[in-house]
Amino acid sequence: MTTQTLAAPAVALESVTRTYRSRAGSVHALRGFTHAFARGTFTAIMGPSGSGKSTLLHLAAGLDRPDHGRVTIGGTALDSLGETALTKFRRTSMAFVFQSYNLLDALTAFDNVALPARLAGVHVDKAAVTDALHRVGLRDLARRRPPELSGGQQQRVAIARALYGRPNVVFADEPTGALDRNTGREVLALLRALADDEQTVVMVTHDPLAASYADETLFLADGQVVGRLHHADAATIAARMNDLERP
Ligand SMILES: Nc1ncnc2c1ncn2[C@@H]1O[C@H](COP(=O)(O)OP(=O)(O)OP(=O)(O)O)[C@@H](O)[C@H]1O
Repeated sequence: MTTQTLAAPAVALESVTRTYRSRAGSVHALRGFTHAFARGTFTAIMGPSGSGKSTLLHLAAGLDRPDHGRVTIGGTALDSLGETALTKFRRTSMAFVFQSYNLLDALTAFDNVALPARLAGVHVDKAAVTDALHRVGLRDLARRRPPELSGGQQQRVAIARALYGRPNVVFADEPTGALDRNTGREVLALLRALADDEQTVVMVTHDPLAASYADETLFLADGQVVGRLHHADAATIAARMNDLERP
C-alpha cells in the first residue's frame, strides 16, 4: 500500500497545461485542465480526435509531465517525485488497462498479475492472485501467456492485476476498442465493479456505450473541459458527442 491521505481525491489535476513544440509549431494539447477524480468513482473522458484525451491520461498517470500545473495521486504530488521514485509509485498506486504495453508476453497470466508486487519487492499472495484471475473468469487460463490469449482475455488479465494490487487508480485507454460487443460489455462491467468496490477508474473512450458505465463523462475539446454528464445513457452521450464533432 502507498501512503495516502484518505480524504484526498484519488487523482487531482490543477490547472494542467501541456504544449507540444516542434519545428512545425506549437500544439496546445491541454489548456489549464482542472478536475478532481473522487475515490470510488468511474469517469469517462470523451472528445473529438486531437482534443487531448491521451495527453490527459498520460499526465494523470505520470507517464508525461505537465508544463504547468500539478497532478496529485492520493495526495502525493507527482512533481515531488524523481523518475525512480515515480516509477515505484506508479507500480503500487496505479494499474493500466491499455490496448497495448501493459502485459509482458514472456510471463504467464498469473505472473503478469503478480508482477507489480514482485517488482515492488512485496510478498506475493498466490491464493489472492488466483482469486483475482477467478473473478475475471480466467482461473483456468492462469498458465497461458498473453500471445495465447484473446484481446478480451488480455484486458481481463490487466483488470485482475488491478483487483489483486488494489491500486488507488485504474487508467483505461479504449479498453473495448478491439473487442466484440459482448466481450466489451464484460470488461466494462468489471471496470464498473472495481469502482463499486472503492477503486477509482479513469477511462478514455470514443464509445458512448462504454461511457454509459461511468458515473460521470467529461467532454474535452481543444484541451479543455467543455461539458459533463452524470449517469447518462449511451444515446444521451452520443448526442453530446455529435454536437461536439459538428463543424
Ligand atoms: N508527441 C506529440 N508531439 C506533437 N503533438 C502531439 C504529440 N502528441 C499529441 N500531439 C497533439 O496534441 C493534440 C492532442 O493529442 P491527444 O493524443 O491527446 O488527443 P486525443 O484526444 O487522445 O486524440 P485521439 O482521439 O485521436 O487519440 C493533438 O493535436 C495531437 O496532434
